[in-house]
Amino acid sequence: HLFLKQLFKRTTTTKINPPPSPWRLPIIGNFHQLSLSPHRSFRSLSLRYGPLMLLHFGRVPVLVVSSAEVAHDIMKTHDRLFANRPITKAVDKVTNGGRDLVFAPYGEYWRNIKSLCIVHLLTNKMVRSFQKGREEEINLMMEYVEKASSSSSTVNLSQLFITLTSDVMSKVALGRKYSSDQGTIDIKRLVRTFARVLGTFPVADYIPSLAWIDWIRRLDGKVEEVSKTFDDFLEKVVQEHDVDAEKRRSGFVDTLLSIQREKMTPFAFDKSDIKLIILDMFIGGTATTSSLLEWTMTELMRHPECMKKLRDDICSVSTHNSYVNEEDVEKMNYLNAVIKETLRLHPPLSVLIPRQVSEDIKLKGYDISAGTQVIINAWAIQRDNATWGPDAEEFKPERHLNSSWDFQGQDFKFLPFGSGRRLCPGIRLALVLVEVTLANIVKRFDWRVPVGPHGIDKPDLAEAAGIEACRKFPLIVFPSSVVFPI
Ligand code: HEM
Repeated sequence: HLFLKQLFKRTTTTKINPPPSPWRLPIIGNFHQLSLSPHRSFRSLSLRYGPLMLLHFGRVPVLVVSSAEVAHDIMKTHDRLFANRPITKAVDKVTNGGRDLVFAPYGEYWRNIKSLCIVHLLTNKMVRSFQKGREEEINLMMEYVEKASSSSSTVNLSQLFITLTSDVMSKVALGRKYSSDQGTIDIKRLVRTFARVLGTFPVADYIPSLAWIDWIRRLDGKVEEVSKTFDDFLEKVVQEHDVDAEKRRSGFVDTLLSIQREKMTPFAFDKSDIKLIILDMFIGGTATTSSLLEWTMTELMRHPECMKKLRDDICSVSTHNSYVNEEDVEKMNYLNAVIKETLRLHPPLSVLIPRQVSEDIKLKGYDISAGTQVIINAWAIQRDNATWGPDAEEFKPERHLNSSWDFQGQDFKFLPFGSGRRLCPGIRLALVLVEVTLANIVKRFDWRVPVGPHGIDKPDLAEAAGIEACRKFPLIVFPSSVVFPI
């Protein structure tokens, strides 16, 4: 009986047809084939092994997807089976076992909080209601740039964009700013530390025999520390808003607290769940949005003809000599094309937040087993010559002017915000800030980079390590005020 069982097992195992894989080493698997820019390594490997390729991170099978067609199969045809995300030990700790939105396992709780966020926090009406907060922060940033312009000094645009996005997000999520100059904890620093600790590769999750590496790096301790600091901070914020009616403002915290107090939802959630939802908004919405701003300005400075066209577009709609408002911005077609082109070439998350297969499944004739992690290489898909043409690597906003390529999850060759059930819910919130910021700073200032040692007067394209491929070096630029009328 045992013999027959073994024989049966062996015959069924041999029938399994896994996707193509590069050769791998014992223990570490394919790690040695990855670089500090994983999206680039994945693309080089996929050129040899195909758009559906199986790697191994230590003991964990990881499917890497590099074409629009396979992305469609995963996020449209079989989206439900790919709607889970892998949860590392650190994420499990920080999110209290997936009680936040980004990592909640696909199911009842996730569905409830996702619709809570979409229906109550991220509607167009709600996004519009924060217009004044955006305007105040953009004006503050422009005052700073104006001063630099009159003293002919440089500004660190990368830094300014991070401050802008995190201050705007503070107002949106927490009802007011929390920064060091407000005499409170500096949320910007906190988010940065948080992202760094969570972005550290957790060796123990993938290669248990090398768990000592995490121990030497004190990873568990750091995760514990940063998670506690954030939790204490959010606890104070929640209490401040919950107890002191005077301080109640219009941020997400207030909305969530009143929904909870008045039991407006058919499901239960408590204050610690509210803290985690707010945490997601910060982590999900700040670095991504500032990276998009930073790369857009980089590409515009590398392409002065596009910068000029953009300013013409802005000035043809906004004919007065003051702040470009959000209604005007909606009419600027070239601005829209510039942002789309930057999202295509520099998606702020070069690979989407990973997914995990929940059941065994056959894909393009290959067998994928339950538990396999899935990485969708948006960066490679969006530079694929087969779908974008021979000039796919070039920055050409014009390609979007007469096309209706959608980047909100309907078109699988253009996926900066993902697609399907797990689509990013913050698209409008991010875009409106990016649009109105760019319209204002491009209209008001001329921008140039200090000339480098080899006479180069264009910003470089070097990317920082990791999947949040922001600029490696900060964007340091000379602004000069434009004299109106131009
Ligand atoms: C340019 C800015 C942004 C980019 C490029 C971006 C990108 C993404 C991507 C690629 C995903 C994964 C989608 C998938 O798995 O299919 C995602 C999910 C998510 N994003 Fe964004 N995002 C941005 C801004 C924001 C903002 C402003 C917020 C907050 C309001 C936000 C909150 C979230 C959340 C909560 C999820 C998880 C959704 C879920 O798992 O159901 N994002 N985002």
